[in-house]
Amino acid sequence: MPADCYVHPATPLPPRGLIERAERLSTSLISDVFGRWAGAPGILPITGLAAGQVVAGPALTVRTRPGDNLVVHKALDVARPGEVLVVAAGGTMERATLGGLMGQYARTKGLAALVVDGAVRDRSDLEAAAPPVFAVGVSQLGPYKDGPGDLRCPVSLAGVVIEDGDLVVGDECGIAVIPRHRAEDVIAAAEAKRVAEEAESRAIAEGTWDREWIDRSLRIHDVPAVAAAESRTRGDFS
Ligand SMILES: O=C([O-])CC(=O)C(=O)O
Ligand SMILES: [Mg+2]
Repeated sequence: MPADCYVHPATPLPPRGLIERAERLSTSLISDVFGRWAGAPGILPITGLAAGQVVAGPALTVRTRPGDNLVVHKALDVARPGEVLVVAAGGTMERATLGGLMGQYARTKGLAALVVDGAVRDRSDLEAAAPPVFAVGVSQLGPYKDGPGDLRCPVSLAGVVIEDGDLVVGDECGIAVIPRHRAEDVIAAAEAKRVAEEAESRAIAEGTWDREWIDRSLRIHDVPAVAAAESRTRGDFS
C-alpha cells in the first residue's frame, strides 16, 4: 500500500540578490547577529564544499522516517533550482539518507546544497557530482524506500526549527538558518558585523586592538606566590 506524504504549499523564491549577499557572509557572522543561535550544531560539511565557499538558498524541507528516503526522492523531483534540500531524518546514523546517485540528480535539478541531520554515503561520488553536502556523518548502510514522510513542512534539525523557504547558509563551520521573514534584516546586520570585524582585523595588524573590555569584565584576584606553592603541595593542582 502506498505511504502517506503530505506536500505543503511552496513558498515564493527569494530575490537572487538576497542569496548573493548571504553567500558573501559566513555562518559565524549570521549566528552572531542572531543571538549566537542560528546554527544546527553537529551538521558539518561532508563533501563538495570548496575552501572558503559559502552556499545559500531557501530551504526545501523534508521530514522522513529515519532510515528511509522515499520522500527524499520525491523532494528531488519537485525541487526548484537554487533551493537547499533540508532533510529531517531524526538524527539517525544507522542508515544513510542519501548517496551518490541522488546527489548527482540533485545537481541536475540545480539544488544549491543538501543538508541531512543524519548520515550520507557514497562519499567520493558525492564529492565528484553533487552540490555541497552537510550532514552529521557517513554510513554505508542504505535507506529503505517505504515512506512515510512530508514535504515543505516545518522540521527540526538538531533542535533548530526550519520552515520551508527559510534561508539556509552553509560554510566550513556548518549551517545557519534565518527565518524567511527576517532574512533581509539579519543579512544587513551580518554585513554590518563583517565591516566591524574587518576594522578589528586591521587593528590587530596595527597593534591597536582594544583589550580593555576584558579587564572591565573580570574581577582579577592575583594569587600570592607562597599561597600558590602551598596549594600545589596540597595537590590542588595536578
Ligand atoms: O539508495 C539510495 O537511495 C541512496 C544511494 O545510495 C544513492 O543515492 O546513491
Ligand atoms: Mg548509492
